[in-house]
Amino acid sequence: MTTSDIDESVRAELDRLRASIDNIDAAVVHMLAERFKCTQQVGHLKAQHHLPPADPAREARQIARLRQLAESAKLDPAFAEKLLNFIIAEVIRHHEQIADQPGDRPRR
Ligand SMILES: C=C(O[C@@H]1C=C(C(=O)O)C=C[C@H]1O)C(=O)O
Repeated sequence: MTTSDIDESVRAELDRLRASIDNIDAAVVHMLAERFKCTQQVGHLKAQHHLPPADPAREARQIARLRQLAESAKLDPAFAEKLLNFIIAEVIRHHEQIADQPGDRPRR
């Protein structure tokens, strides 16, 4: 049996749920795009002021906060931590690239 030959009511329920999943995925993409816009600006600020790309103390605070939020939202805190670490690793990669570019004029 495939999803194409299932009962009509099951098909309708599946379609309804998948439409919500598609909306949520779109929201996640838009939220991530906004987050990366902010982190790109942080990357330029850091490059201009000779600050290191990564800030482990800030990351530790974010992870502790996100784990608490995840628990109260009934989301696996370990998953929330993995997801944040995945995103932060990409941000740090961007910050390293920005720091390596000659574009940002150093400011005092
Ligand atoms: C965005 C920053 O740079 C890095 C990326 C972070 C993030 O994506 O949240 C957090 C800390 C830093 O390691 C920052 O320092 O705020």
